[in-house]
Amino acid sequence: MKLDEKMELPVIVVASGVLLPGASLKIPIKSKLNIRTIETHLARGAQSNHYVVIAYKVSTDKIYEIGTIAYIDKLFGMTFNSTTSYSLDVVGLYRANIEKLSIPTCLVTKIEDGKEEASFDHKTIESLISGSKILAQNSNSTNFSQEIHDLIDEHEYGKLADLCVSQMKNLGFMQVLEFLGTRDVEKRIEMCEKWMNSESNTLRLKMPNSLIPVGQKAQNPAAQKINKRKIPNAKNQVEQLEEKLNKIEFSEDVSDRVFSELHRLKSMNSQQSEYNILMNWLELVASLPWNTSTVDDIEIGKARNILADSHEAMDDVKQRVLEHLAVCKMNQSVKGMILCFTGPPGIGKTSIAKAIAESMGRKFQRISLGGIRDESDIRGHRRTYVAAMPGRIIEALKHCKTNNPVFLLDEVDKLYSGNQGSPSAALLELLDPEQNSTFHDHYLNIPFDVSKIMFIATANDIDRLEPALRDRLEIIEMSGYSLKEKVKICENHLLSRQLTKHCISPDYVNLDRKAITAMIEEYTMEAGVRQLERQVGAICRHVALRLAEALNSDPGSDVLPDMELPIRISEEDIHRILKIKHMKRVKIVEKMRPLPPGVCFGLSVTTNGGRVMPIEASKSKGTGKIVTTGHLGKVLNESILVAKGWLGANAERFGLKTLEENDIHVHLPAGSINKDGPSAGTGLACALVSLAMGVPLRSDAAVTGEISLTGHVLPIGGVKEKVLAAQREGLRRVVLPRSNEEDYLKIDEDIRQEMDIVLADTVEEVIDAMMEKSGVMAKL
Ligand SMILES: Nc1ncnc2c1ncn2[C@@H]1O[C@H](COP(=O)(O)OP(=O)(O)OP(=O)(O)O)[C@@H](O)[C@H]1O
Repeated sequence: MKLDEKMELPVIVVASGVLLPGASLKIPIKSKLNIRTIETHLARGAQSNHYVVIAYKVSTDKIYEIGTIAYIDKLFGMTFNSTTSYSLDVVGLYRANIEKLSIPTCLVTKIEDGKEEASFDHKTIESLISGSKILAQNSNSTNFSQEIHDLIDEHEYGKLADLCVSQMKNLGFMQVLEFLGTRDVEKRIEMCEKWMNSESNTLRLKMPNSLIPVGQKAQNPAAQKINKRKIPNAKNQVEQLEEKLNKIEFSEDVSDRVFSELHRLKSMNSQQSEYNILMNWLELVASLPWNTSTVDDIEIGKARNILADSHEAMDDVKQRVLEHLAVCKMNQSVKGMILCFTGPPGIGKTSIAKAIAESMGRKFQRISLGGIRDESDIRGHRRTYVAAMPGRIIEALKHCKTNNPVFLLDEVDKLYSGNQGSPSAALLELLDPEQNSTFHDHYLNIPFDVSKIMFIATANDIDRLEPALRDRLEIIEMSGYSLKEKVKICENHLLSRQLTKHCISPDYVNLDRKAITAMIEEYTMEAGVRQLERQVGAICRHVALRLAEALNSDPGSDVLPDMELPIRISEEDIHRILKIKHMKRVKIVEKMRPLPPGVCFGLSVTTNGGRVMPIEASKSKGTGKIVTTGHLGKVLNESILVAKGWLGANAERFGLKTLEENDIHVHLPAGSINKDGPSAGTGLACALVSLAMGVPLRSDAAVTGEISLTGHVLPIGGVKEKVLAAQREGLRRVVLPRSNEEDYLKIDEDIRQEMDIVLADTVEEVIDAMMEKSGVMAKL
């Protein structure tokens, strides 16, 4: 249909909201009259019409004489309970003089704007242009700002004024109606320019209405500044976002998803609740490192130096790491190679992973998984949830800004399955080289390639890992440090680190070796060095206090008065300083010496490293009953029966009394701690034989190994940890199963030389080794 000068068109009457030419308006159709117009003239089935007149109701019985001829963009109809409601999207075209109103139609004459530009005041136009540019900047629709710029370029100032006024949210209905009704273009431009320049308008152009504090409108420029800072300019935000997204090279399907969502965002009103959700999602997408990676710089010599400089001892671990790096270098990929460091706390699992990242030239990111029981912690929540968030993997990627960092999955053994799914199942997908090029986070909901990430896991107790997860990992066991190694670590690493932390020059302190040894032996009880580092920290604080006190006595001086430097910390000082703050370690071995018959030192391993575990057995007249105490598990209880069974079967051979006429009580101290496992078998057999013979065992020896009923000694785990624990406690001899010879050979040479390690095949050999008197022992 063509528009003539004079015509009859369907009419929609509104009482709020004015449609200016060039602007668009959404009109909910509520009144009966309007519904009738829609149903008779506009709705499907009715005579199809593309144009409509918007007439404005100024009082109960008066319609404004100027209306707007509009193009119908969309007509929505929704039927509910057999009544249909409508909503109309219209775009303003012309002002119209309403000649005759006969609802549902009216007779109108189109009002054309006269020739523009020539006669306009230059200053007014300039001001209109600058005002409209601000408006364009503040708008969140790129179409709108494009239109503004087009109208400026085409010198269509009348239309420009119409478009600008349509965006001024603070103007009243009558004000805009007056503007619509002003036929003179120049006058309209002046009106628009005046409104734009009024202070309150400028403010409103720059920020949403709700943010202007009541009674403070535009009076306080500082407040304006703060408000401006608080609320990012919505238009800029969307534009910046688009700019960022345009720079990213997405795969084709991801690109389709992302840009269709961006398109949706642009068409949304910023007040809509979904707007922020979509905005946050797009911002996350834009901030992820889709195409950013660091270049690997693996040089084996350099890597060896970095590992040597940052870590004392652990030569076999360093060797494994170097081998791994060599494979990465040859392959030019880390796909499918997932290291897992296991061992007691504080032995450098985290720090060696950091050193690996450094030697590869990759970024390092630690993801702590301890205590996670919700799958969505790893894979995020679906966007439909309130306060939905991405999972830790995507968050960490966002943080480190490259797509090939080294990720440390810390404490993978402390993942739990709960009602909210299994986090280790989510990890399986992440670590599967076949699947992880399209890792799916529920929040992100588009695939992200995580195959370039180098994953390193850590665990204290490998037995607690889910078998499927364990299968994906290349396990590198790390065991505790010997005394010598700890002294070296302290001298070369911990001390300097703590001094730097406490801002003390290394020239001011001299911590002698005996002092370090005392600190390790008497104030720590660990396989790693974390407690030791804490004690060194306590010494540094003591030194800092002394230095600060000395400086206080003469604040002007830059030389410390009355103080001999460096401050020497001797073994006595260690006891003086640490005794006050820290409980001295109870040496259980010393306490129990000399051993009475029926007591034996066993060895066990916990997640904190190895431990000497005394086994006590006593007898009383009875019928051969066995009582056990000390929180013993089923396997340990069975070991007692096996040991007693073996003794009963072999007593005659040894010329011993059996314990059949006695009741036996077996107790393992530290009664509140659960104990289990078969490795105490040899210890229990020794304790029972010693009890039956009434002969004490060596009090400088400990034993570990499983026994069979026929007297064979079977292999056990944690050999190095157990030997180190015995060494820490000052024991000299350790009796091990011969089948553990390979593990024994892996123990450092100097420990093997320091300790007297006996390998035994049978229970008799074990008992011989545990009872044989050494020269030193004869005195005990
Ligand atoms: N061989 C070593 N040489 C130098 N420093 C070490 C060595 N081993 C551990 N450390 C230091 O001991 C501290 C604790 O190490 P780290 O945090 O890596 O332990 P961890 O094995 O990861 O412990 P957890 O299992 O509790 O996480 C760190 O400051 C680390 O640098």
